Amino acid sequence: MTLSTVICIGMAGSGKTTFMQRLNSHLRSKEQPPYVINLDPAVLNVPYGANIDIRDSIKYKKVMENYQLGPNGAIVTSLNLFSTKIDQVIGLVEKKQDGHTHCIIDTPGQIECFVWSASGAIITESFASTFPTVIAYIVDTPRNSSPTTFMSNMLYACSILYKTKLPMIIVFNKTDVKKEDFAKEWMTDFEAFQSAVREDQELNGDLGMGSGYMSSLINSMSLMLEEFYSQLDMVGVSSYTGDGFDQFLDAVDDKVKEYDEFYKAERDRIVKEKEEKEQKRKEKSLNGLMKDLGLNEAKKNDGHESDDSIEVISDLEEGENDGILERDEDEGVEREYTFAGDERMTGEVNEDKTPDLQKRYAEALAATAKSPSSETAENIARYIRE
Ligand SMILES: Nc1nc2c(ncn2[C@@H]2O[C@H](COP(=O)(O)OP(=O)(O)OP(=O)(O)O)[C@@H](O)[C@H]2O)c(=O)[nH]1
Repeated sequence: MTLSTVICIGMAGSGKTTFMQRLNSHLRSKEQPPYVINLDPAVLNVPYGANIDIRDSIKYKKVMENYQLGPNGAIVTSLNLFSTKIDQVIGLVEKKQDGHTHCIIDTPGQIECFVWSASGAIITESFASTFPTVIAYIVDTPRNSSPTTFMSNMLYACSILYKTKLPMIIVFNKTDVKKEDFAKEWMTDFEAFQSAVREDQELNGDLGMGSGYMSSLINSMSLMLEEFYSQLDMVGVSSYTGDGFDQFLDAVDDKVKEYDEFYKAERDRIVKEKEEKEQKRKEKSLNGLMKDLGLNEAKKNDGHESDDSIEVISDLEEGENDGILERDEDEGVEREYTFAGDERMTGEVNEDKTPDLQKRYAEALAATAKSPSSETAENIARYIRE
């Protein structure tokens, strides 16, 4: 049986840790002990036995002191440090996968530190490309009984779905305090949600919510959310009493099937598309540089084939749209790939090709001596000489 990964994400205080604890004991009672990972560096006590705990390798307080950071910055930095070791973590889980059906992962309460950081994306991507992976989005049910709070929370969940592109289960926690029926109704019946919004406005006074702008915003957002809800599974659980955990595991099984049928193919397609785009981008920036320097002409004249080491220079001198920073933010997972072949990173200089490259630049320089781009060309030539 293949191991599937469940990543627990949710607002601070929604009950992720308590949910993890209950899920762990529930699976153990079924003799399916999960592989447990804690990714919250700031948590004081982990009430379940974690197989891998970020706190063992990264001391959150030390990160704060050493890097002079505030609490959230330290969480992000701790995750960054941890993500550099993600290959080893995945290797460990892979080794243990025969003895476990589920790998469950707890994330920091500061949801944005995980979801919107490059390291969070690297960690999620690494698991998702190795195992079928499902997001469990934990919702504090009693705190979401107001329709506007509920909608804000669902919009957040929606943004996570579109960011991670992974199957998601909305877990309404704390159902021992408030049943999740109202939320299920709002998610399936647009009219019911509309009337809840109206009632809420009447009850809490206008406060600007009833203004034309706000009502039309809420209306259009809830229509948009209908599409989002159709892609989700939802379950109500109580991490205190253990209610609903069998249904949750059924939902995980369904989502794993969905992952295999749909998400996996979609992910593979996206990865392929990114690689093709990256290749095209490199070609384009290389061509741009060659054109700048008149290298196309020079190349035609001496009849040489393209030279790989030019890419080193193109990485250095590219335009804003191709900057390293942008790739780091958006496609952090591909950083290794981006730098592959960069001799400044690998230290492997291709001796055979360098003189040829210098010759071509020298020719190009001569050809463009009086052109406006000659200054750039000189700078590049100086770089090569150095
Ligand atoms: N009544 C009730 N309370 C719960 C349930 N699950 C969690 N709680 C309570 O909710 C509070 C927050 O729970 P945690 O598990 O610490 O929540 P968390 O999301 O891990 O918190 P952070 O990691 O700090 O964001 C605690 O006081 C829990 O006792 C539940 O199912 N029912």
